[in-house]
Amino acid sequence: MTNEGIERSRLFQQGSIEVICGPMFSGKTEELLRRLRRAQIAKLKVEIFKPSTDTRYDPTAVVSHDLNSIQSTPVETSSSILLLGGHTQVVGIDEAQFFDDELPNVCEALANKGVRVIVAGLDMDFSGKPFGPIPKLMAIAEFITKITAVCMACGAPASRSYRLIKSSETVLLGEKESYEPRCRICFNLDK
Ligand SMILES: Nc1ncnc2c1ncn2[C@@H]1O[C@H](COP(=O)(O)OP(=O)(O)O)[C@@H](O)[C@H]1O
Ligand SMILES: Cc1cn([C@H]2C[C@H](O)[C@@H](COP(=O)(O)O)O2)c(=O)[nH]c1=O
Ligand SMILES: [Zn+2]
Repeated sequence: MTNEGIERSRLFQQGSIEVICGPMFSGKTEELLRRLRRAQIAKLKVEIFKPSTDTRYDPTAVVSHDLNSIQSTPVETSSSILLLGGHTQVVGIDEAQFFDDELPNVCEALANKGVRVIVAGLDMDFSGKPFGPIPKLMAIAEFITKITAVCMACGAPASRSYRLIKSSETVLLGEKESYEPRCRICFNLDK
């Protein structure tokens, strides 16, 4: 086999972790769906997971704000992902910020077994603080895609999710009635 051939076969056997992060409405789910659909077109075995607590659009499907969707398995804990995703080639995880602290270890174990793991989630909560297991996942990922939405106050690229209703709970499911993406300046103005 040529050197290039060896490189290519290593690339396809090797597991990896990809993180897609950013604020609400930045297109994380759309990007996750795009990558997973390409893997399905390539006839790879794909399993998709989301936290069972995220029932916003559908109890089982992963659904984007533009209502594109893909079937998934809702799970309560990250250990179920290791159990159910260990015999597949590609694992997709949406709303990863809601999972427990074991998620980075689960993703690492899957990637070490040769699985391509693609994780999408909020990097920051409504107060601008790192959200759940995402920061640790970003540290161990091979590839990070940090994307922006459009700031609803000024039109600039938005990196943060501004909460429109009064609540100090970290977890509060919602859509446009409860959150809007904002740039750093507009986020800080009304803090
Ligand atoms: N302020 C906004 N900025 C960017 N996209 C927005 C905004 N409001 C609504 N959208 C829509 O949301 C879509 C992204 O949805 P989705 O992939 O579900 O985002 P995320 O998973 O990051 O919340 C965009 O393609 C766009 O049509
Ligand atoms: C900022 C923030 C968000 N949430 C919730 C709101 C939504 O239900 C999801 C994020 O969904 P998206 O696919 O990224 O649009 O998270 C929360 O519970 N706490 C927060 O601080
Ligand atoms: Zn702004």
